[in-house]
Amino acid sequence: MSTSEAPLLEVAGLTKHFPGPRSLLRRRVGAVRAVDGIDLTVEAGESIGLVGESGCGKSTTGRLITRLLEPSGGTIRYRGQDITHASRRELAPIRAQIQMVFQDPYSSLNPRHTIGGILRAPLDVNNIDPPGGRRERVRELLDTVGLNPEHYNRFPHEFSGGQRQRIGIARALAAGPKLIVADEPVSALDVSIQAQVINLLADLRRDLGIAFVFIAHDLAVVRHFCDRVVVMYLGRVVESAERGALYEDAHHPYTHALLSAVPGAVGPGGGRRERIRLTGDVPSPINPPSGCHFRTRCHKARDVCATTVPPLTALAGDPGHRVACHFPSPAETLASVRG
Ligand SMILES: Nc1ncnc2c1ncn2[C@@H]1O[C@H](COP(=O)(O)OP(=O)(O)OP(=O)(O)O)[C@@H](O)[C@H]1O
Repeated sequence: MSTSEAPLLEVAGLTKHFPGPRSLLRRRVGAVRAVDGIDLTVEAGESIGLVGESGCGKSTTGRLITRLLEPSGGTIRYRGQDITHASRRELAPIRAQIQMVFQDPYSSLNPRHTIGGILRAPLDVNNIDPPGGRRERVRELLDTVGLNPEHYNRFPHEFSGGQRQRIGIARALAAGPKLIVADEPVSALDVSIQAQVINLLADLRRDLGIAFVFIAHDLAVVRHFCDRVVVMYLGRVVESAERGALYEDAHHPYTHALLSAVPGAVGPGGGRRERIRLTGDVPSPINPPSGCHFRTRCHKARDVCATTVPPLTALAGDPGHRVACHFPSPAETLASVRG
Protein backbone atom coordinates (compact mmCIF):
# COMPACT_ATOMS: atom_id res chain seq x y z
CA MET A 1 0.00 0.00 0.00
CA SER A 2 1.34 3.42 -0.87
CA THR A 3 1.65 5.73 2.11
CA SER A 4 -0.77 8.25 0.58
CA GLU A 5 -3.60 5.68 0.64
CA ALA A 6 -2.82 4.50 4.16
CA PRO A 7 -4.89 5.71 7.12
CA LEU A 8 -3.37 8.48 9.19
CA LEU A 9 -2.89 6.08 12.08
CA GLU A 10 -3.26 2.32 12.12
CA VAL A 11 -2.75 0.33 15.27
CA ALA A 12 -2.85 -3.48 15.21
CA GLY A 13 -2.60 -5.93 18.11
CA LEU A 14 -1.05 -3.25 20.31
CA THR A 15 0.02 -4.42 23.75
CA LYS A 16 1.73 -2.88 26.75
CA HIS A 17 2.74 -5.01 29.69
CA PHE A 18 4.33 -3.19 32.62
CA PRO A 19 6.46 -5.11 35.13
CA GLY A 20 4.26 -6.32 38.01
CA PRO A 21 4.70 -5.20 41.62
CA ARG A 22 7.54 -6.65 43.74
CA SER A 23 6.85 -9.51 46.14
CA LEU A 24 8.18 -9.67 49.72
CA LEU A 25 11.32 -11.28 48.27
CA ARG A 26 11.57 -8.28 45.92
CA ARG A 27 10.88 -10.42 42.87
CA ARG A 28 8.60 -9.04 40.18
CA VAL A 29 5.26 -10.84 40.26
CA GLY A 30 3.52 -11.19 36.90
CA ALA A 31 2.91 -8.31 34.53
CA VAL A 32 0.37 -5.51 34.37
CA ARG A 33 -1.43 -6.08 31.08
CA ALA A 34 -2.49 -2.46 30.66
CA VAL A 35 -3.16 -2.78 26.91
CA ASP A 36 -3.89 -6.27 25.70
CA GLY A 37 -4.02 -6.35 21.89
CA ILE A 38 -6.04 -3.51 20.45
CA ASP A 39 -6.74 -2.50 16.84
CA LEU A 40 -7.55 1.10 15.99
CA THR A 41 -7.67 3.14 12.79
CA VAL A 42 -7.83 6.92 12.60
CA GLU A 43 -8.40 8.64 9.27
CA ALA A 44 -7.18 12.18 8.56
CA GLY A 45 -9.41 14.76 10.26
CA GLU A 46 -11.41 12.11 12.11
CA SER A 47 -12.17 12.26 15.81
CA ILE A 48 -12.19 9.00 17.75
CA GLY A 49 -13.44 8.80 21.31
CA LEU A 50 -11.70 6.27 23.56
CA VAL A 51 -13.91 5.52 26.54
CA GLY A 52 -14.05 3.17 29.52
CA GLU A 53 -13.75 3.24 33.29
CA SER A 54 -10.59 4.18 35.11
CA GLY A 55 -7.88 1.55 34.67
CA CYS A 56 -9.09 0.23 31.29
CA GLY A 57 -5.87 1.27 29.54
CA LYS A 58 -6.99 4.44 27.76
CA SER A 59 -4.09 6.66 28.85
CA THR A 60 -1.57 3.92 28.19
CA THR A 61 -2.99 3.56 24.67
CA GLY A 62 -2.65 7.32 24.15
CA ARG A 63 0.94 7.26 25.34
CA LEU A 64 1.76 4.33 23.10
CA ILE A 65 0.30 6.09 20.05
CA THR A 66 2.38 9.19 20.76
CA ARG A 67 5.33 6.90 21.46
CA LEU A 68 5.86 8.32 24.95
CA LEU A 69 5.82 4.63 25.91
CA GLU A 70 7.50 1.74 24.15
CA PRO A 71 4.97 -0.91 23.02
CA SER A 72 5.44 -4.51 24.21
CA GLY A 73 3.85 -5.89 21.02
CA GLY A 74 1.76 -5.11 17.96
CA THR A 75 2.31 -2.37 15.41
CA ILE A 76 1.72 1.37 15.07
CA ARG A 77 1.74 2.81 11.57
CA TYR A 78 1.63 6.51 10.85
CA ARG A 79 0.66 7.28 7.24
CA GLY A 80 1.75 3.76 6.37
CA GLN A 81 5.15 4.03 8.07
CA ASP A 82 5.83 1.53 10.84
CA ILE A 83 6.84 3.61 13.88
CA THR A 84 6.33 0.91 16.51
CA HIS A 85 9.95 0.80 17.54
CA ALA A 86 11.29 3.80 15.64
CA SER A 87 14.37 5.37 17.22
CA ARG A 88 14.38 8.91 18.62
CA ARG A 89 16.00 10.15 15.43
CA GLU A 90 13.53 8.35 13.16
CA LEU A 91 10.65 9.64 15.26
CA ALA A 92 11.76 13.28 15.28
CA PRO A 93 9.87 14.39 12.12
CA ILE A 94 6.79 12.41 13.15
CA ARG A 95 6.66 13.66 16.74
CA ALA A 96 5.76 17.13 15.46
CA GLN A 97 2.75 15.62 13.71
CA ILE A 98 1.42 13.53 16.61
CA GLN A 99 0.94 15.64 19.70
CA MET A 100 -0.61 15.11 23.11
CA VAL A 101 -2.77 17.28 25.36
CA PHE A 102 -2.61 16.08 28.95
CA GLN A 103 -5.30 15.91 31.60
CA ASP A 104 -3.64 18.05 34.24
CA PRO A 105 -2.89 21.56 33.05
CA TYR A 106 -1.05 22.22 36.34
CA SER A 107 1.64 19.57 36.16
CA SER A 108 2.03 19.48 32.37
CA LEU A 109 3.51 23.00 32.10
CA ASN A 110 6.98 23.71 33.48
CA PRO A 111 6.45 26.39 36.17
CA ARG A 112 9.92 27.89 35.60
CA HIS A 113 9.36 28.67 31.92
CA THR A 114 7.40 31.59 30.49
CA ILE A 115 4.45 30.88 28.24
CA GLY A 116 6.49 32.24 25.35
CA GLY A 117 9.32 29.81 26.15
CA ILE A 118 6.93 26.87 26.50
CA LEU A 119 5.31 27.58 23.12
CA ARG A 120 8.58 28.32 21.35
CA ALA A 121 10.14 25.01 22.39
CA PRO A 122 8.32 22.85 19.79
CA LEU A 123 9.35 25.34 17.08
CA ASP A 124 12.97 25.28 18.23
CA VAL A 125 13.10 21.49 18.61
CA ASN A 126 11.57 20.90 15.18
CA ASN A 127 13.56 23.69 13.47
CA ILE A 128 10.38 25.39 12.32
CA ASP A 129 10.91 28.91 10.99
CA PRO A 130 7.52 30.51 10.36
CA PRO A 131 7.52 33.42 7.86
CA GLY A 132 7.01 36.10 10.55
CA GLY A 133 9.48 34.51 12.97
CA ARG A 134 9.01 32.23 15.99
CA ARG A 135 7.97 34.96 18.39
CA GLU A 136 5.21 36.09 16.07
CA ARG A 137 4.05 32.49 15.63
CA VAL A 138 3.78 32.09 19.41
CA ARG A 139 1.68 35.25 19.59
CA GLU A 140 -0.53 33.82 16.82
CA LEU A 141 -0.89 30.56 18.74
CA LEU A 142 -1.98 32.40 21.88
CA ASP A 143 -4.55 34.24 19.83
CA THR A 144 -5.78 30.99 18.22
CA VAL A 145 -6.52 29.45 21.62
CA GLY A 146 -8.25 32.57 22.87
CA LEU A 147 -5.47 34.02 25.04
CA ASN A 148 -3.98 37.49 24.97
CA PRO A 149 -0.77 37.49 22.87
CA GLU A 150 0.63 40.05 25.33
CA HIS A 151 0.88 37.23 27.90
CA TYR A 152 4.06 35.98 26.23
CA ASN A 153 6.30 36.70 29.24
CA ARG A 154 3.98 35.40 31.94
CA PHE A 155 4.44 32.19 33.90
CA PRO A 156 1.97 29.27 34.17
CA HIS A 157 1.03 30.07 37.80
CA GLU A 158 -0.44 33.38 36.62
CA PHE A 159 -3.18 31.56 34.71
CA SER A 160 -6.36 29.73 35.70
CA GLY A 161 -6.84 26.00 35.02
CA GLY A 162 -8.84 26.65 31.85
CA GLN A 163 -6.24 29.12 30.57
CA ARG A 164 -3.44 26.66 31.31
CA GLN A 165 -5.24 24.00 29.34
CA ARG A 166 -5.48 26.48 26.45
CA ILE A 167 -1.70 26.90 26.72
CA GLY A 168 -1.32 23.09 26.63
CA ILE A 169 -3.46 23.05 23.49
CA ALA A 170 -1.40 25.86 21.92
CA ARG A 171 1.77 23.87 22.65
CA ALA A 172 0.27 20.84 20.91
CA LEU A 173 -0.61 23.03 17.90
CA ALA A 174 2.76 24.76 17.64
CA ALA A 175 4.46 22.35 15.26
CA GLY A 176 1.42 21.86 12.99
CA PRO A 177 0.13 18.43 14.09
CA LYS A 178 -2.04 16.10 12.01
CA LEU A 179 -3.16 14.12 15.06
CA ILE A 180 -3.72 15.18 18.66
CA VAL A 181 -4.20 12.65 21.44
CA ALA A 182 -6.21 14.50 24.09
CA ASP A 183 -6.16 12.58 27.37
CA GLU A 184 -9.16 13.65 29.48
CA PRO A 185 -8.47 17.26 28.45
CA VAL A 186 -11.32 18.77 30.46
CA SER A 187 -11.88 16.42 33.39
CA ALA A 188 -9.57 18.40 35.72
CA LEU A 189 -11.34 21.67 34.88
CA ASP A 190 -14.22 23.43 36.52
CA VAL A 191 -17.51 22.27 34.97
CA SER A 192 -18.29 25.82 33.83
CA ILE A 193 -15.03 25.92 31.83
CA GLN A 194 -15.25 22.44 30.30
CA ALA A 195 -17.65 23.38 27.49
CA GLN A 196 -15.44 26.34 26.47
CA VAL A 197 -12.38 24.13 26.10
CA ILE A 198 -14.33 21.44 24.23
CA ASN A 199 -15.69 24.11 21.87
CA LEU A 200 -12.16 25.38 21.28
CA LEU A 201 -11.01 21.86 20.37
CA ALA A 202 -14.03 21.42 18.07
CA ASP A 203 -13.21 24.74 16.32
CA LEU A 204 -9.58 23.73 15.86
CA ARG A 205 -10.63 20.42 14.47
CA ARG A 206 -12.95 22.04 11.97
CA ASP A 207 -10.60 24.89 10.97
CA LEU A 208 -7.30 22.99 10.90
CA GLY A 209 -8.53 19.51 9.92
CA ILE A 210 -6.64 17.88 12.79
CA ALA A 211 -7.58 14.30 13.71
CA PHE A 212 -8.20 13.53 17.38
CA VAL A 213 -8.01 10.56 19.68
CA PHE A 214 -10.10 11.88 22.50
CA ILE A 215 -9.76 9.95 25.76
CA ALA A 216 -12.61 10.37 28.21
CA HIS A 217 -14.83 8.58 30.65
CA ASP A 218 -17.62 11.13 30.14
CA LEU A 219 -19.73 9.74 27.31
CA ALA A 220 -21.73 12.95 27.02
CA VAL A 221 -18.57 14.89 26.06
CA VAL A 222 -17.53 12.23 23.57
CA ARG A 223 -20.94 12.31 21.93
CA HIS A 224 -20.52 16.01 21.29
CA PHE A 225 -17.01 15.79 19.90
CA CYS A 226 -16.35 12.43 18.22
CA ASP A 227 -17.23 10.77 14.90
CA ARG A 228 -16.52 7.30 16.16
CA VAL A 229 -16.35 5.76 19.62
CA VAL A 230 -14.14 2.93 20.83
CA VAL A 231 -15.06 1.35 24.16
CA MET A 232 -12.23 -0.26 26.13
CA TYR A 233 -12.45 -2.69 29.01
CA LEU A 234 -9.40 -4.01 30.82
CA GLY A 235 -6.95 -3.43 27.99
CA ARG A 236 -9.18 -4.59 25.15
CA VAL A 237 -11.64 -3.02 22.74
CA VAL A 238 -15.12 -4.40 23.47
CA GLU A 239 -17.14 -2.30 21.01
CA SER A 240 -16.47 0.31 18.34
CA ALA A 241 -18.93 2.10 16.09
CA GLU A 242 -19.90 5.35 14.45
CA ARG A 243 -21.18 7.77 17.07
CA GLY A 244 -24.86 7.40 16.12
CA ALA A 245 -24.72 3.60 16.10
CA LEU A 246 -22.94 3.48 19.44
CA TYR A 247 -25.31 5.78 21.28
CA GLU A 248 -28.50 4.52 19.65
CA ASP A 249 -27.73 0.87 19.02
CA ALA A 250 -24.96 -0.35 21.35
CA HIS A 251 -24.65 -4.14 21.53
CA HIS A 252 -22.11 -4.83 24.29
CA PRO A 253 -23.40 -5.13 27.88
CA TYR A 254 -20.50 -2.98 29.09
CA THR A 255 -21.42 -0.21 26.65
CA HIS A 256 -25.04 -0.45 27.80
CA ALA A 257 -23.89 -0.02 31.37
CA LEU A 258 -21.71 3.00 30.55
CA LEU A 259 -24.50 4.62 28.54
CA SER A 260 -27.09 4.01 31.21
CA ALA A 261 -24.88 5.82 33.72
CA VAL A 262 -24.94 9.07 31.67
CA PRO A 263 -27.26 11.49 33.53
CA GLY A 264 -30.52 11.89 31.64
CA ALA A 265 -29.59 9.04 29.28
CA VAL A 266 -32.22 8.38 26.65
CA GLY A 267 -32.70 4.91 25.18
CA PRO A 268 -33.06 4.06 21.48
CA GLY A 269 -36.87 4.41 21.62
CA GLY A 270 -36.58 7.89 23.11
CA GLY A 271 -37.59 6.66 26.60
CA ARG A 272 -35.49 6.62 29.76
CA ARG A 273 -32.57 4.20 29.48
CA GLU A 274 -32.74 1.35 31.99
CA ARG A 275 -30.02 1.93 34.60
CA ILE A 276 -27.52 -0.94 34.70
CA ARG A 277 -25.43 -0.71 37.80
CA LEU A 278 -21.90 -2.07 37.46
CA THR A 279 -20.85 -3.65 40.72
CA GLY A 280 -17.25 -3.61 41.92
CA ASP A 281 -14.24 -2.13 40.17
CA VAL A 282 -12.44 -3.10 37.01
CA PRO A 283 -10.45 -6.28 37.97
CA SER A 284 -6.67 -6.06 38.26
CA PRO A 285 -4.87 -6.19 34.92
CA ILE A 286 -2.19 -8.30 36.67
CA ASN A 287 -4.54 -11.25 36.80
CA PRO A 288 -7.45 -10.50 34.44
CA PRO A 289 -10.41 -12.92 34.22
CA SER A 290 -10.01 -15.70 31.64
CA GLY A 291 -12.00 -15.57 28.42
CA CYS A 292 -14.03 -12.38 28.28
CA HIS A 293 -12.50 -9.89 30.72
CA PHE A 294 -15.92 -8.38 31.43
CA ARG A 295 -17.61 -11.65 32.42
CA THR A 296 -17.08 -11.20 36.19
CA ARG A 297 -19.34 -8.12 36.12
CA CYS A 298 -21.68 -9.17 33.33
CA HIS A 299 -25.30 -10.19 33.91
CA LYS A 300 -25.24 -12.28 30.73
CA ALA A 301 -22.12 -14.34 31.49
CA ARG A 302 -22.31 -18.09 30.69
CA ASP A 303 -19.67 -20.85 30.75
CA VAL A 304 -18.32 -20.01 27.31
CA CYS A 305 -17.45 -16.50 28.51
CA ALA A 306 -14.90 -17.96 30.93
CA THR A 307 -13.23 -20.23 28.40
CA THR A 308 -13.22 -18.32 25.12
CA VAL A 309 -12.16 -14.77 24.31
CA PRO A 310 -14.95 -13.25 22.20
CA PRO A 311 -13.44 -11.87 18.99
CA LEU A 312 -14.21 -8.30 17.93
CA THR A 313 -16.73 -9.03 15.17
CA ALA A 314 -18.54 -6.74 12.72
CA LEU A 315 -22.34 -6.72 12.93
CA ALA A 316 -24.01 -8.23 9.86
CA GLY A 317 -25.85 -5.02 8.93
CA ASP A 318 -23.06 -2.58 9.77
CA PRO A 319 -19.44 -3.54 9.02
CA GLY A 320 -18.23 -0.41 10.86
CA HIS A 321 -19.86 -1.57 14.09
CA ARG A 322 -17.81 -4.20 15.89
CA VAL A 323 -18.57 -5.99 19.13
CA ALA A 324 -16.60 -8.46 21.25
CA CYS A 325 -19.30 -10.41 23.08
CA HIS A 326 -20.67 -13.97 22.93
CA PHE A 327 -24.21 -12.64 23.52
CA PRO A 328 -24.41 -9.20 21.97
CA SER A 329 -27.79 -7.54 21.83
CA PRO A 330 -29.28 -4.11 21.27
CA ALA A 331 -30.70 -2.28 24.27
CA GLU A 332 -34.37 -3.08 23.58
CA THR A 333 -33.74 -6.79 24.01
CA LEU A 334 -31.88 -6.25 27.29
CA ALA A 335 -34.91 -6.62 29.53
CA SER A 336 -35.75 -10.07 28.12
CA VAL A 337 -32.11 -11.21 28.37
CA ARG A 338 -31.89 -10.01 31.97
CA GLY A 339 -35.22 -11.54 32.92
N1 LIG B 1 3.91 2.72 34.60
C1 LIG B 1 3.06 1.80 35.01
N2 LIG B 1 3.48 0.73 35.72
C2 LIG B 1 2.63 -0.22 36.15
N3 LIG B 1 1.29 -0.21 35.88
C3 LIG B 1 0.82 0.83 35.18
C4 LIG B 1 1.66 1.90 34.71
N4 LIG B 1 0.89 2.80 34.03
C5 LIG B 1 -0.39 2.32 34.08
N5 LIG B 1 -0.43 1.16 34.78
C6 LIG B 1 -1.61 0.33 35.03
O1 LIG B 1 -2.19 0.01 33.78
C7 LIG B 1 -3.62 0.00 33.89
C8 LIG B 1 -4.21 0.92 32.84
O2 LIG B 1 -3.88 2.26 33.21
P1 LIG B 1 -4.32 3.52 32.35
O3 LIG B 1 -3.88 4.75 33.08
O4 LIG B 1 -3.87 3.34 30.96
O5 LIG B 1 -5.91 3.41 32.40
P2 LIG B 1 -7.00 4.51 32.10
O6 LIG B 1 -8.14 3.80 31.46
O7 LIG B 1 -6.41 5.63 31.35
O8 LIG B 1 -7.41 5.00 33.55
P3 LIG B 1 -7.47 6.48 34.12
O9 LIG B 1 -8.72 7.08 33.55
O10 LIG B 1 -7.55 6.26 35.61
O11 LIG B 1 -6.19 7.15 33.70
C9 LIG B 1 -3.95 0.39 35.33
O12 LIG B 1 -4.18 -0.79 36.07
C10 LIG B 1 -2.70 1.09 35.80
O13 LIG B 1 -2.53 0.93 37.19
